[in-house]
Amino acid sequence: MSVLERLSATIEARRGADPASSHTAKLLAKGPLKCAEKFGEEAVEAIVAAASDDRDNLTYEAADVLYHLMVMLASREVSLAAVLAELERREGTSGIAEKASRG
Ligand SMILES: N=c1c2ncn([C@@H]3O[C@H](COP(=O)(O)OP(=O)(O)OP(=O)(O)O)[C@@H](O)[C@H]3O)c2ncn1[C@@H]1O[C@H](COP(=O)(O)O)[C@@H](O)[C@H]1O
Repeated sequence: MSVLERLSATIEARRGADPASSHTAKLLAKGPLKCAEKFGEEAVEAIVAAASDDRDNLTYEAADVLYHLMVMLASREVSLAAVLAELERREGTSGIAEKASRG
């Protein structure tokens, strides 16, 4: 099992847990809009790290982005498996070709 799959299982297990002892439970209890807002904040921090060419900070912020993406997905009951299946479906299709097919 990959670290993302373990994290996904941990996030699911935190659903309904005590918000005082779990950051995930606290976010999920606040609802999908708060989860989306936190994801946006973390994404902006990763953008700043990338723009300033700070690779260590970008690595750290990217981990925050992945965690908060997973919490946002959980808040809307979208599984990691569904996202991975969509990526698998795209495997082998060039982004250039895909864009051209949309006209
Ligand atoms: N990967 C993470 C992870 N990355 C970042 N964070 C937390 O995300 C928070 C982001 O900090 P912020 O100050 O932006 O957020 P905040 O404290 O809610 O501040 P406000 O927005 O409310 O002002 C910090 O508390 C980080 O510790 C994470 N919290 C949990 N995980 C994973 O989730 C698992 C379960 O965690 P809990 O749900 O807390 O048990 C952990 O074992 C980890 O594997």
